[in-house]
Amino acid sequence: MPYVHDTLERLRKSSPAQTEFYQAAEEVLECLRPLFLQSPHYLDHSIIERIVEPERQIMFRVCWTDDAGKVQVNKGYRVQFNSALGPYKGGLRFHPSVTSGTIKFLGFEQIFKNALTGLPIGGGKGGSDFNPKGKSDGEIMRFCQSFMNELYRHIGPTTDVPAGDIGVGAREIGYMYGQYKRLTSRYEGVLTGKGLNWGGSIGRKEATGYGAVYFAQNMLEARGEELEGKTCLVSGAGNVAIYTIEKLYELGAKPVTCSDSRGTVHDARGIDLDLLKELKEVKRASLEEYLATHPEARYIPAGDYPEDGHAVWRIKADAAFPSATQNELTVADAQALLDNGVTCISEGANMPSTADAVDLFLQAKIAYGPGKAANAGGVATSQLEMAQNSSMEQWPLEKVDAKLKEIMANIHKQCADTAEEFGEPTNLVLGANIAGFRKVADAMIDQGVV
Ligand SMILES: NC(=O)C1=CN([C@@H]2O[C@H](COP(=O)(O)OP(=O)(O)OC[C@H]3O[C@@H](n4cnc5c(N)ncnc54)[C@H](OP(=O)(O)O)[C@@H]3O)[C@@H](O)[C@H]2O)C=CC1
Ligand SMILES: O=C(O)CCC(=O)C(=O)O
Repeated sequence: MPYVHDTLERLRKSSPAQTEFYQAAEEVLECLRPLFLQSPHYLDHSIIERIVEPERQIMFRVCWTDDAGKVQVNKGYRVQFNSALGPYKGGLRFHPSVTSGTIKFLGFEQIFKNALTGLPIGGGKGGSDFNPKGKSDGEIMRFCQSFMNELYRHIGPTTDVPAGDIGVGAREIGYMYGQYKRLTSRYEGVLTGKGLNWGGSIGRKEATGYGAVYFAQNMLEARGEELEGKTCLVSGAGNVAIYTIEKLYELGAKPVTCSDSRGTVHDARGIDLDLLKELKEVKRASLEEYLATHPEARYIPAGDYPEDGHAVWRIKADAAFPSATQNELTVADAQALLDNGVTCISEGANMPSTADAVDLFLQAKIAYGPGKAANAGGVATSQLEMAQNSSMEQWPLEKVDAKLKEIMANIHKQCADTAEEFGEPTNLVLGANIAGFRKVADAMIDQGVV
């Protein structure tokens, strides 16, 4: 079928230099080959051509004044990718590496991830090349207010509901929500990840990390194994990594690493979670400070490993939870993980493994949960926040956590059943992409050519 090659060629010509987006698109398109042999009507409806093209892309200038009184300028983005299943839903990323291609790849992944949750949410993503690191609270607030001065006219509780991602947590959501309210005079569920006393859902902060661990548990149980007692590698030291570590401890596993952009901590006795929270959630400090309290732990600065490798993936363990950023796990890292005995990988981050690394995991037939399935607990709980906002309720933790667990188990089942249906029972990448795509494509056909 020439459609994969033709579609990618067209994308490269019409949207140049969006390498991460081509990577995400290629994986999905390759996985759909057996589906199109079984159900060619998707091709007749030109679903491929339509699904790789965002419904709307908004790009805007964000001007703000720094503490020295100088005017700074950043780029702002919102990609409203696909609304076949519901209002656009997906986070905002503030990081200096953000380009339109980054946001497009994240928005594209979000379409299929959101479909897998079984909840009525479409796919979108946004962000800015603004770097929150080293900025004062006042600077962050002024940036967020300026960002919302443009974004507010494009979003709404039934049209597009942004949330957090890298560099956007409760503080930034708070400043953006305040500005939305000031501009519109409306107190409504237009953002998720809000503070618990002003419309947030209990359990949303923890949901992505907890969900990735539940997904690992589901994969292991399907193979007659358990998570308890396993030594685990976690990358990242942000929202997803911290609550992955928390849930691993709760389920009797031992997380021994975490990392940030400057280096990796390896604490063979298990990561000190309270200290990690203090360093990252309160002090916003470098992980290097971990050693001041734990001199027996090892700190490996970033760059102390060869070009094609990352220290965090070179440690002996049973399971791995990539939870930092895209393409943080190379093919050399994948080989090192397999050589070191890792048999379970659950991706908390979006597309953290390079395409070659994914191929290696699939060939090895280990339990490999791709990000669009394994980290869907965050967006699913965001939808639970939307449901609570629209009914003006707040649910207790037990209810949210029970729903999260059930949603993750359902996602795993859909991926595994679909993989089985297409003759590759251990390939959850195939299962996730076909199962997610089918739901969106069927809805698009029902809704006509729009
Ligand atoms: N938050 C959520 O609910 C969800 C997040 N995700 C995905 O999970 C991943 C982590 O997000 P989240 O925890 O929210 O973000 P945070 O900003 O809270 O944390 C990100 C962590 O990753 C590290 N990191 C980021 N970029 C790089 C880089 N280029 N190189 C090395 N380390 C890096 C950061 O280090 P440093 O502090 O030094 O920058 C930090 O420790 C992302 O891929 C995100 O898209 C997926 C689903 C939902
Ligand atoms: O909670 C959300 O709406 C989005 C979370 C997110 O950005 C993601 O799933 O990658």
